This record gives sequence, structure tokens and C-alpha cells, in this order.
Amino acid sequence: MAGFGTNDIKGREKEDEGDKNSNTLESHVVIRTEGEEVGQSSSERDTIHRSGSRPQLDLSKAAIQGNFEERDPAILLPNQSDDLSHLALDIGGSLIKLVYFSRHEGQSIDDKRKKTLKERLGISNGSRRSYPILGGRLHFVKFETNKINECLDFIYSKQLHRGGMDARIWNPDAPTNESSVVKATGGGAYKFADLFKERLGVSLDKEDEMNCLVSGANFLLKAIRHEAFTHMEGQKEFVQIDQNELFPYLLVNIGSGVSIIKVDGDGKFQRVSGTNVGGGTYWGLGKLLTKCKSFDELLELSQRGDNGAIDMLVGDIYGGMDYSKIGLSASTIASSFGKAISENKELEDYSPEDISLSLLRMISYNIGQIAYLNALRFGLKRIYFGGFFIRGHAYTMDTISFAVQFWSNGDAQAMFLRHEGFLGALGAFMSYEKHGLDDLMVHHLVERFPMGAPYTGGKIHGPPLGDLNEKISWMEKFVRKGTEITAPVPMAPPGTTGLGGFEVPSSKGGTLRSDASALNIGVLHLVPTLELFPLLADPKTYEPNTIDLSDHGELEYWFTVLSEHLPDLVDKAVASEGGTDDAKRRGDAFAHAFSAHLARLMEEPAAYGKLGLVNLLELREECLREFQFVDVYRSIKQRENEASLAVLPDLLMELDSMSEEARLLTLIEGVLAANIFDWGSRACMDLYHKGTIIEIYRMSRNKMQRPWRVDDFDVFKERMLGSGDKKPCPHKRALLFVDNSGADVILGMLPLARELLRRGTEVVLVANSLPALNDATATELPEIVAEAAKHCDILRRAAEAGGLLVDAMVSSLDGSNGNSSSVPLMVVENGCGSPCIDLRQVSSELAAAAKEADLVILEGMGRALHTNLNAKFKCDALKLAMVKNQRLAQKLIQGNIYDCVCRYEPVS
Ligand SMILES: Nc1ncnc2c1ncn2[C@@H]1O[C@H](COP(=O)(O)OP(=O)(O)O)[C@@H](O)[C@H]1O
Ligand SMILES: CC(C)(COP(=O)(O)O)[C@@H](O)C(=O)NCCC(=O)O
Ligand SMILES: [Mn+2]
Repeated sequence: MAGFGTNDIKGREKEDEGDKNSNTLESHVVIRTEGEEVGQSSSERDTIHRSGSRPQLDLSKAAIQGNFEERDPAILLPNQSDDLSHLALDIGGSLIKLVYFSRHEGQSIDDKRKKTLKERLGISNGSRRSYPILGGRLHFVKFETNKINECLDFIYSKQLHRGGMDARIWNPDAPTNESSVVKATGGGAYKFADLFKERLGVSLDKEDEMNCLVSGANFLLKAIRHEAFTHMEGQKEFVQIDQNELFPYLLVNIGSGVSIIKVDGDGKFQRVSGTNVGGGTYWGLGKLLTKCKSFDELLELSQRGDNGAIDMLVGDIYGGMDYSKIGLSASTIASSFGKAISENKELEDYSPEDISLSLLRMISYNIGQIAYLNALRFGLKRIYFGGFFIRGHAYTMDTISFAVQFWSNGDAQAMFLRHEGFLGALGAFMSYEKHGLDDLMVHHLVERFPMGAPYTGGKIHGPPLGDLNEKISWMEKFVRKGTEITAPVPMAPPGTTGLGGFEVPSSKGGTLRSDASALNIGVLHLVPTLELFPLLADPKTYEPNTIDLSDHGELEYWFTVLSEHLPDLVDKAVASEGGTDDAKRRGDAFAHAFSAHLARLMEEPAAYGKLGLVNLLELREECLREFQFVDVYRSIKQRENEASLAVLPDLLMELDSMSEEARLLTLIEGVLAANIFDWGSRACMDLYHKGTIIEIYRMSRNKMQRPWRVDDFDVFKERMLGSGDKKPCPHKRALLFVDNSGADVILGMLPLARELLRRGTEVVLVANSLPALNDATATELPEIVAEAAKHCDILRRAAEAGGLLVDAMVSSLDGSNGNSSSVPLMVVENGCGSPCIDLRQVSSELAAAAKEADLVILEGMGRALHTNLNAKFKCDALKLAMVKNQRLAQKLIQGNIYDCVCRYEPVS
């Protein structure tokens, strides 16, 4: 449909009138679940959501209460917290790497509704793992080895040596275990054992370094989706690792020295070679030759260098010509530092920049070459490079990649790891028994990039700041200091010439992002309750994002959309927390944090792994949560729900007076029309100033004209109603992924759900676990359904059967009580708090509900267009959305804003 003219819409006063007339939800609330927001003080709500992502999935309290019959493992065994280890170390020649685990208080809403639901879905008992996976977070921190005292202070301040602060949060009476044991690897585990004992009273349990490197690498390659990447000529590309073809591979760890390991499987490896010319050589020699004070300074110098001033090039020997017969260009380095012998110059006559670059190239190239030769020795094609020498530095990676590519004629591939320097520490962490990490799968891990590490220059450790005040004041300091965070990472292509030579890197004068602000690895959230959505036709090829943000134009467009939305979002966020000074400070901090993330990603889109809209939109919500904005759109949602519930009875009556066929069309039309209530869309927000909810809804419905831009309604209708005399059998169970609040869910999806129920199909409403924009959450839905059920027998009976109406439930219309024989209407949480959905990581509840489902209905722009438009399912799928963005409409459906998509994909 075309745009909405102002003529269509009446003045704003109407809305207020409508508000006065409508019943408020609060006055009708019947069920109130534990932990529910209604009526809670904001501080109570904070506690519930403070833990950030997906707390509902983490049923820690249930486990704490000792109900070992429950399947949900989440965070478990608080009383055994002494057995659970929280810290592992890799103490190397140059750096100390720490991996530590923190548990966070999850929200458990184990109410009656959930219990009934679990019974229905058959997930109440049995199949507990023998070793529960822990729910919590893995943090990565590093220190310089020569500043070991800083490291000891850090461990002490976080009490990590005592099993962590968390242990006492769970069990305040837990004795502090003075003789605790911490897993450690690297030479320092021996060298500093006494110091750890003396200062912290802990014994270091030494683990073999190679073993740790390998198990760390294997864990990363198996459990993290976007861990490994190639880096050629400035281009970073993530590689999808086929788990069946993971082994064998060559692992090259470039620390102070270099270890080269052939890996054949878990625990199956051989250190086949190594070289003493490694990261320590670059840093050591570089320090002597340039007087640099830090590794980063040295690396930064290299970016402004011209190694041709020191290196003897092929051209220098051949009078400026290539030696093309053997494939060497004039710019190929014939002899690193070779020029220094023929010139009558002293060290001071060479620039530190040139020296640093010569050194970097010499060492990187040499390691690349030795790595390749070893790969050749064993016929290996995949070479993974780790170790902190790499430091995510584009030029280093390009040089190594070039060497491998050049010498192997393209046969072997150099790949790098995002957690490059933490392999050993992760391996040491893995060596604890009983942590259950071996069972972890890709879908159990969510990586988050919190703001608030101390980015102050110089310090290389960057523990995330847990305390909100600390975070905000850091953010304020940062804002005063300037743009340290957003300073560009030098990513300029190195200008490789081919033929074994390199031109001088073209990036000039850029400062290297300080190590602590590199922010390219986040905190790994372990969420054991996440699962792969079982109805995906082919999980291996599934890609949630529809739009490819590696297209720079797209990236820029969506970044602009998000930036422009920010001021309004901050206003709403601050208002949602009462507009207090504290809320304003948090609002400011949020705006800066989110802008900094955007700026970071704009410079280096792949910094946080492969980037898509699903990540960007979730990042925004996560960032709000980080600054404790619990539910920004709460009052908007409530107002829209109230207005919509008030007109629901009329709508249901209207529907009931129609023929089956007309009704089905009206229902689908209703869903599409009501999808206009989206507070994430700029165009829609502008629209809301022009009319009341009900007016906009009516107008939207009046404008629904078929054919829609994508219109598979007739095929869907045939599947639902049959044709001629043939009545098809109804679907057994439909999953309805709902979107937005108010009209969208109440006047759109609920009536559709009711129709399915009427036809004997069980309905599962799938809603967000956490708030995102104005999306209804799974905790809000039962109340909404309860209200709707007051006006509708079908909904009431189904809701009762699905356990949605509990205790002193609505006084039923027909006076009957108790369980009816109706097919059930259920509500499950989807496991996320974003306007989009990545079906590789959904709640276990949803995964269980999906097993019996034969129809999936995805609704809304976020879940059906930005993500999943191209997703294929093992069952029938209906994708419904109104496109509320002009550019997207053009791109996806060659249409216009407010056009509609009704895509039906029957299982073949
Ligand atoms: N901030 C830093 N300080 C010192 N060295 C660093 C730093 N960042 C990167 N490096 C490089 O990383 C190397 C150490 O890598 P790492 O994998 O930690 O090995 P090790 O276990 O031998 O300490 C150093 O020799 C240096 O080349
Ligand atoms: C965030 C959204 C995906 C939510 O849409 P919904 O799923 O509610 O239909 C959408 O509002 C969106 O893409 N907004 C940004 C584009 C714009 O403002 O035009
Ligand atoms: Mn939405």
C-alpha cells in the first residue's frame, strides 16, 4: 500500500479519550508470576535483569533449591561451589593469560504455568547430564609477566583464587578455602609457584603446555562459530569449519617462541617443530633497536615504516629489476637488514619506524615459511596461527598469510584465531574435571561485548567493570578524554605485490588501538539451555541474516538508521526509569557506549565476529541492559495492550460472523495490518504522532489490498481449508513467533491463534525472553492471553488446557472450571532479547515445543525479513510481515514501504 497521508488520520486527542475509556490492564491482572515486573520497584527489577543476556534461561534458583529431578541444568550445585574452579592461568615468558569463570544470578520463573508447560512438552524429568554444564561467563584477561604483582592483585581483588566471589554469593557460609588449587600452564606455573602460594595461598596445579594449547584450540574451533578467519590483503573472512574435517591441522603458536604442533584429534598431537625466532625476538630486538617502551609502541612504529631503507631488496641487487625467472619482484626482500652492511651508517641513522617494519616482516615471513614447510612435511592444508605476537594486527597476519600462500602456491591456508593468545589458558581451564565444558556446543555460547573495561592507556588488562557506577564514571572520563575508543585500527591493505615481495604498508600515521580497548574478544556467556531450533531444514547452511552487511553501502545505511534512532531511544530509556538524574547519567553512558560500539564496527565490521543486523539490533538491546534499562517501552506496550484489548471483543464478533474463507483472509490481513505497530521503525514512529492506535490500525486494515507484494495466501488457504470436497487434516501444532505488543499481538496474532485452535491445532505462542523495543515478552503474554480469554471461550479453554490460566483464574464465561478437553494454547520464551531471531540459539523450551510442530508462523520485519526470510524449515512455514522501511522494501521485494509479505512455504 502507498504511504499514509495525514488525511487518513485524526488528531491526537482521540488517543487520550480512548485511553480513558479502555480498561487498564493492571486493574484486571489476575496472574502474577514470581519475578514479574508489574508492581515491582525499579530496584527489584534491576536485580532480576542485571545479569544481562537471557537470564530466564538460566534456571539457577531452581537448581539451588535442590530440585535434582529437573532437567534444566543451568547453574548448578551451589553447595558444591568449592569443587567448581573459576580460574586458570597460562604464565608465559612475556604475558600472563587468565581465563576465569563467573556465575551470575539468573531469573527463575518456575511458576505453575511453566511446570504445566514442561509437563506438556515432556521436559520435566530425566536426561540430566552426568556432569552439568555450568551457566555463567568466561572472561579473558592478560597481564605482562614482568608485572606479575598486578596480576596477583587482580586475582585477589576478584577473589578468584577462592573459587570466586560468586561462590559466596551463592553460599555465604561457604568456607574460604585457603588451600585451593588453580590450574596453570606455561613456564611461569613452575617459576612462580612459590609466589602464588605465598601471596594467595594457592597451589598451582601444572598442566602440560602443549596439551593445553591443543585443547584450547580444539575447544575454540568446535565451540565458537566465528573463531577462525583468513586475513589476506587487508580482508578478514571468517571460515566455517566443518567439524568432520577439523583434523588434522597444524597449530602454530607464536608466543615468545614458536611451537608448531600437528593436531590429529582431541588429545592427539605431536609437537613437530618450533623456532626460537618468535614474538619475544620481535619485541626484544625491537626494544633494543628502537628504544620503544611497549610492544604496542613498536608495532605502531612499524605502520609508518619503510623497510626498503634497511632491507636489501631484489631490486637493490638486480639494479632495480625483477628476478622474474624465479618469481621474485624487485621489491622482494632479498636479505632482511641486508642494506645495513653496505652503508656507512650507525643505528641512529635509521628510523625506528623502518627498523620496526623490517623486523616485523622478517619474523612474520620467516614463521609463515617454517609453518608452511612443516605443513608440507605432513601433507596438511590448514594452518591455524595463535599466540599474542599476532595481536590482531592486520599487517602481521597479511605477511604470514602471504608467506603461506606464496610458498604453497595457494595449496595451504593460513588461518587466525580471535582468541589467539588464550589457547593455553583455555586449555588449562578445560583441564578441570566436572565443569562439563567438553559438552559445550556452539549453540550454548553467546559472546557479548560489554563496555566499561578500563581503557585507560598503558594497562593491558581489561576486566569488564561489573559495577555500574564504575562503568558510568569510566564512560564519563572517556568522554572527557576524547575519542580514544573510536580511534581507527590501522586496517589499510598492505599492498602486497605478489611474487614474494611486499610494498611498504600504505597506512601512515594511524595510532594502534590500545591493547585494552581492542575489544575484539568479548565475554563468553555459557547458556546451557540454548539449543538449535530442531525444525531448521539444514542447520549447517542456515544463515539468519538476510542482508549482507559486508556490502559497505548496506553497512553504512543501517549504521545511520541506528545512530539516528539513538536520541529518541535515550529519551524513552530515561523516561522509562522515571527521568531521574541517575537515569540521565545512565542514558548518557548508554548513548556513548553504543555509539562507541557502532564506531568500532564501522571501522572494522568483523571485529566481533561476522556481522549481521541480528547482531547489531541485539547489541543495542544488550547495551541498554548493561546500563540497567530494564524495559524501555514498558508503558508504551501497556498503553497499546489496553487499547487493543478494548476492541478485541468487537473484532472477534466480526470474525465469527464471516464464512471460513473470508475469515481466514481477514485474519491474515489483520496480522499484516497490525504489524504496523513497530517502535523500531522511523517511519512508523512518525506515523504514531498522527493518530490513535485504533485509528492507525483501522486505516492500516483498510489499506490492505491484495495481491500483497508477496502473496502466497491462496496456497496457504488451500492447505488450511482444502479445495472442493477435500478437507485437509489440520496441523497438529503451530508455533507462532509473535512480534510487538498491542494491536500486533492482540488484534493480529491472537485471533489467528484462535482460528487454529478452533480447527484443532495446538498453538504455541513464541515470544521474547527479554524485552526488545515494543515486542511482547513471554512473561507478559500470559496476562494478555488471560485478559483476552475473558472475552472468548475458545481462548479461555485453550489457555486453561495449556496451563496459562492458573489459580483463581478468570471467572469463566460458562461457569465451568478445571481442565477442559480443548487443544492447548501455550506460551514459550524464544531465548532471546532482540527484535530478530537467530534460530541456531533458542530456548530449550522452544526446542522442545518444536518437536511436535508441523507449522511455523514467523511474524514481523525482524524475525521474518531481516532474519529468516530465506530460512528453510522441515515443516510448513508462513512468513508474515509489513515492510516498514523503504530501502528494505526495494531491496527485498522490489516494492515500497508498507507493502506486505505473505510467504507460505509448504514442506515439500
Ligand atoms: N602488550 C604486550 N606486551 C608484551 N608482548 C606482547 C604484548 N602484546 C603482544 N605481545 C607479543 O606477544 C608475545 C607473547 O605472546 P604469548 O602468546 O603471550 O606468549 P608467551 O606465553 O610466551 O608469553 C610477546 O613476545 C610479544 O611479541
Ligand atoms: C527493529 C525492527 C526490525 C523491528 O521490526 P518488527 O520486527 O517489529 O516488525 C524494525 O523496526 C527495523 O528494521 N527498524 C529500523 C529501520 C527503520 O527505522 O526504518
Ligand atoms: Mn518488533
